[in-house]
Amino acid sequence: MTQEKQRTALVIYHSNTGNTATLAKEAAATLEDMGWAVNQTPLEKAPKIFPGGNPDLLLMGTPIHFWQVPVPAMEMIRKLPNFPGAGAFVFLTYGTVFDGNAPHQLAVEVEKKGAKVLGGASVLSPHNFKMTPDQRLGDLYEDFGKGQPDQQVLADFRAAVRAAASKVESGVQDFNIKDLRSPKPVITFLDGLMPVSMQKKALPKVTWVEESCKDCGMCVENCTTGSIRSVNGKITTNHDTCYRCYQCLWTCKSQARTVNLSAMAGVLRGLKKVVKNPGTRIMV
Ligand SMILES: Cc1cc2nc3c(=O)[nH]c(=O)nc-3n(C[C@H](O)[C@H](O)[C@H](O)COP(=O)(O)O)c2cc1C
Repeated sequence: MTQEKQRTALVIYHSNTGNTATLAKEAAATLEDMGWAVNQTPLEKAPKIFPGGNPDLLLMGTPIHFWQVPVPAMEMIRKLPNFPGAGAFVFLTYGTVFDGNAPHQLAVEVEKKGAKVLGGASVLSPHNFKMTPDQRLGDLYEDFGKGQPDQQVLADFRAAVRAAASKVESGVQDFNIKDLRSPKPVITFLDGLMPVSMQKKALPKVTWVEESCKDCGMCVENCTTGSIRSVNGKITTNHDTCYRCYQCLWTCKSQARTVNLSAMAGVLRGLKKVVKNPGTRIMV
């Protein structure tokens, strides 16, 4: 009797505050339970070449920032090697505003790499901004964090990963990424109008509050794009290369990194009134 070759999966994820990383772990555990060999890597540490060649299934996860796949994640995905012939599953987490067209946007990027998307999930997740004490960014999201993803959502998510893996095992490729589009056609339309290069320019710039700064270097160390520098105790930010991931806002413990979100707050408040949050969407 010939023994079946062990299937391989690669889980690549981007996560600032842990929600997407939690789902990445769930996905990996689900596949290991199925007897698959699984590798996991944060997107920023993903190698340029994956030893052992293409996985049978690529799982790509990101948060949703301003109803889009975050710009730094998009840029990093574009620098990954291609995955011709691999099956793929996309997963995203978002708070209580809405998920826009991000699942479809991520699926398009993954298919540009030569993988065939077999399903996806857009998972409503706890908001876990760590902004204190005089809330700024987090003020907007006072009703984030309702205990999601709950056990039922996690069970649905695991079932979706299993379904995608079973498709690989049986050679079924019946999924159309159009199913990942926003349930609101107008969102899909508007989304297509703004290229990634313009998205970051539309987002507010981070500023430096000199009198609060302890020059601890955390913002410089944690900047995902190397845009922050400390020169003679003065912190400078290159706004051309800054991707507005706002990671420095969390890592700064002395409130010396701030962002004026008043314009964005208005947009978000308006959006929450007119766009119904679609909740967790799982498509396989
Ligand atoms: C800069 C930024 C923008 C965000 N924009 C949205 C949004 O447009 N819609 C939404 O529902 N949640 C939004 N969120 C909430 C995140 O999508 C949510 O907390 C996500 O689960 C974070 O994933 P992570 O913990 O893996 O980083 C935003 C969060 C941040 C930090």
